[in-house]
Amino acid sequence: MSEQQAGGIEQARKTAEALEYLTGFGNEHSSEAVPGALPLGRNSPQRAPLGLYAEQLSGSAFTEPRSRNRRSWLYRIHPSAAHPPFTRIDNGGLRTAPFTEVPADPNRLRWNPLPDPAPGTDFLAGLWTLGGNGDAAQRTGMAIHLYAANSPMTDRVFSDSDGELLIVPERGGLLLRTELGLLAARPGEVALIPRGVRFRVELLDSDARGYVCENYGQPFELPDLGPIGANGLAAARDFQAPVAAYEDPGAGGQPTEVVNKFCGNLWSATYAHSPLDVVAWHGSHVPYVYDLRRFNVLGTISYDHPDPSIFTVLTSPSDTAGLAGVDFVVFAPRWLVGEDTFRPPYFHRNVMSEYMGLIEGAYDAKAEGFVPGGGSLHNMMSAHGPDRETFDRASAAELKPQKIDDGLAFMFETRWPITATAQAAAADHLQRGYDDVWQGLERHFRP
Ligand SMILES: O=C(O)Cc1cc(O)ccc1O
Ligand SMILES: [Fe+2]
Repeated sequence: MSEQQAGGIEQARKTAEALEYLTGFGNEHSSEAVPGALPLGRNSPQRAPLGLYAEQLSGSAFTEPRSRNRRSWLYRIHPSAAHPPFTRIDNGGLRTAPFTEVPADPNRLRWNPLPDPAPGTDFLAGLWTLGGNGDAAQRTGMAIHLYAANSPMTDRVFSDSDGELLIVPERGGLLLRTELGLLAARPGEVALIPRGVRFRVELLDSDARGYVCENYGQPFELPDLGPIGANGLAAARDFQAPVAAYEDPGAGGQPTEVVNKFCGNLWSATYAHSPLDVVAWHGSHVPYVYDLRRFNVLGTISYDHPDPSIFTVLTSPSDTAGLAGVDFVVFAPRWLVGEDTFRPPYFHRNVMSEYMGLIEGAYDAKAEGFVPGGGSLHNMMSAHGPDRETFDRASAAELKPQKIDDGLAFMFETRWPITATAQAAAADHLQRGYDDVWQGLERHFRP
């Protein structure tokens, strides 16, 4: 690592440690980096305070129900509209739905972590699409990306018109400089960048690796709690939004490349100034971070293994009640106390499709082979569950209370089958022979 890079990491860490946040999920937040920058009593005064430009950023149609309506008002030094034409650039490892490069595969698939990136790879260049479903232009479905980076984004920002980005760091922390302010996300935390919000990623460690769910559909929301009651799972107050922070290198500006993902392709335009120049904002279309260790894990205190929907952190509803476009589910440390119960995940065939990743440690359905940074895909109706070793062990285990605290796994579960990209289907890091983990499950039938 060069001295310059080490200095950058040091600086980013200091910035991350000093960050302040606003708290709450789905709130109508407001923040100003300079006192008086936020207009009071109206959104669009004839002249916005301090000579700023007012701009509305919509995350929902103007007319969507109030409970789903999202928009933020940004008060910025330059209007976003002041830019030259966007032109196509190479998509790198990014792919977008509809995924048609290879046929959807009913087989169970599992990948090792991405290979290390070439020196100088930033977050955007390090994105690599595994697969997904739906159609970005129809705003349905989702994509699964992995990233591996070893350099900060400099002089460029990214925004995704196709969907919101749920970033799940597995290795190395990220400093996310967004239009609405700064967020830090380290392994064990997740960050969400709403559709269209511009951001730059800096690194808090020498390299960074993780997962991204690109959600083309309805923005993620907290799941209803039903009979669970008023509390439990992820608490709204544990979601943290940034406070306003702006870049202003002064007159002359700092030319910044804006890379926009639009209907599957990357487009670039160089702005004469930093687009992270929002001095004040208010609204509900906001980025946030959430610490998965705050998740209030519920489970059985009698018998049987509850369905993993009880571990839902965020859900993106579809047009059918109860049928998520995508759920984000976390398998966090918890006690297992079920009596006369096979405690690990059961054998099952699910109409939903499951992509799982591992942030740290191990997962209780797999003895080995499912490693941090890797991932498994159990598509619609594919038969899966505990591997042989786990089955044998859990069937014989003494059922005393047991704390599972050696891992943090997650799942993107979606109502539509997941089709891999050609690069994922042919990747060297695709594990050939994954089926073998279910070989040797012996016949125990004794009529
Ligand atoms: O397949 C998996 O490991 C995910 C999963 C976990 C669980 O506890 C029950 C069902 C399920 O699909
Ligand atoms: Fe499953």
